[in-house]
Amino acid sequence: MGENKPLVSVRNISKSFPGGIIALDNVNFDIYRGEIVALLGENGAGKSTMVKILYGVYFPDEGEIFIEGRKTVFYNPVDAIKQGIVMVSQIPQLIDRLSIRENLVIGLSILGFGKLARTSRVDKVIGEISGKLGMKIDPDTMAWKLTYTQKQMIEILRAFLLNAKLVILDEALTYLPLEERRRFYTVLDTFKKNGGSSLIITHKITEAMEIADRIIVLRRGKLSGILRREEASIEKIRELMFGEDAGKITYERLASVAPLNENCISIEDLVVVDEYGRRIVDNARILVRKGEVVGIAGVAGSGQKELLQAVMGLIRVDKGRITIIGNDVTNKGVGLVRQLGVGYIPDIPLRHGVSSDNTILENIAVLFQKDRAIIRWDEAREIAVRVMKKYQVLARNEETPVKILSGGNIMKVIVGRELEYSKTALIAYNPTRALDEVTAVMVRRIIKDKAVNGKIGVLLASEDLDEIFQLSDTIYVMNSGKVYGPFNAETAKRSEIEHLMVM
Ligand SMILES: Nc1ncnc2c1ncn2[C@@H]1O[C@H](COP(=O)(O)OP(=O)(O)OP(=O)(O)O)[C@@H](O)[C@H]1O
Repeated sequence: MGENKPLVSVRNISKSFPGGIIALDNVNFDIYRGEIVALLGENGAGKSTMVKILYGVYFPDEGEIFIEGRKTVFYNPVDAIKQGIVMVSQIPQLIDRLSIRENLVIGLSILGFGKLARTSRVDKVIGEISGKLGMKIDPDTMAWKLTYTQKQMIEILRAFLLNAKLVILDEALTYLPLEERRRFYTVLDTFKKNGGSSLIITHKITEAMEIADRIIVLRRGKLSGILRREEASIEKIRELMFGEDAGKITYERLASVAPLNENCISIEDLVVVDEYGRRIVDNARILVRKGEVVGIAGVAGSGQKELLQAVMGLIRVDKGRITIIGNDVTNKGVGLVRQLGVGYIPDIPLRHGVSSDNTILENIAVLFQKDRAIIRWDEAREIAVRVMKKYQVLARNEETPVKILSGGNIMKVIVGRELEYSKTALIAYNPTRALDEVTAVMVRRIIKDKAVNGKIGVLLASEDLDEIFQLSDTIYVMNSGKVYGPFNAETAKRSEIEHLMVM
């Protein structure tokens, strides 16, 4: 921390939204120069609202912000950027048909910071940061060619180009594989050594404890506590986040019953080739029986995302066969798979799983329409109300537009809708990412219950090995497109699975 004077002081900040939602209630904290602070809290605790106030997106109802001791009012993000506060969100803001350099130069110019966007400076910063991250980035590369990780890296570069004193990461690293997240930490660490500060919103307590100097916890809009890293423990943080509900968190294996001897999803010798001619799915053979959860372990980018997309009929299969309850669905498109009663939780669900301008009800109704034409509003409303109750979605009612929900609450709507829809099978990729631990445990229990009592087949890919072990009956591992297994989840050795994931 070094100096005593805070870079940012948040004083008595309160913010309510229409419908009587108190998102923030008299919140106070400081951020010092040269420190990394993590902001934690359950879904809907007020984390995003807090950082949006710091970034001039929302105006507080009450309270004040001080920057280096001076009272400051932000009416928009440009005001915040001028004071050295820059936010990076979960969804990259790049324009696909422009190069990296053009994106940065034009992006900064539009914001009114053209002077900071000289091509030579942009190229220099790209060189420096990509070197630190160990990723080679050519400024002439078109944005559409970049991976999600590379796009997020460009977003962070943008913050440095804007001379940020405080970089806010609003779950910006959530979708990155651990390996790559750690590379970003190195960059933040160097930034910190040079006096820069970071405020990171994350759901992972272990991550907060690994990277942050201090941890701030919000609960139901109030400041619940602030811990220095040395005094923080998982238990203490959970207690501050969830109170008594912390007792519900468990990573014990959920009880199974023997699956039925009936095939639900059968994947035979499946090959998916990417645009460069590489086999991203390489001769996969996987069987999911009714009543069973089959988990695919693997680090991100091992081919599991494409495997699931192929089963859903969302991408082309080059060889092999996929059958769902006896129907050959290979290359027959997503419509047929959906007609068979298959629920789907996609990768980056906030982008691929929901239309944010529409209401909760409309987002549920689209999936339950008959013959893809007639919307059955009464049925959809019933489902929407049930989903909101069961998953404790924080919103006024089912007519609430999805875009004003917190990220975790949007995820609850998607998970709830897809589980309601899953009559024969559920295909899920990281179904609890963006959910707090207590909600994640609840969702895993519901998925398991659907398999055990609803007798559906569940094909689950997750980068979270705890989740794989907690839910699965059978485990496969994917690594560089190849599939290893099956392993019986009860007897499988974690070390063996981990080895196969990274070998
Ligand atoms: N524009 C808005 N209009 C109405 N309510 C809002 C708006 N933005 C946020 N809220 C509500 O304020 C509360 C806090 O939301 P916020 O997004 O700050 O939570 P969060 O801690 O970031 O949660 P998560 O972990 O789920 O992302 C939620 O109940 C949310 O629905």
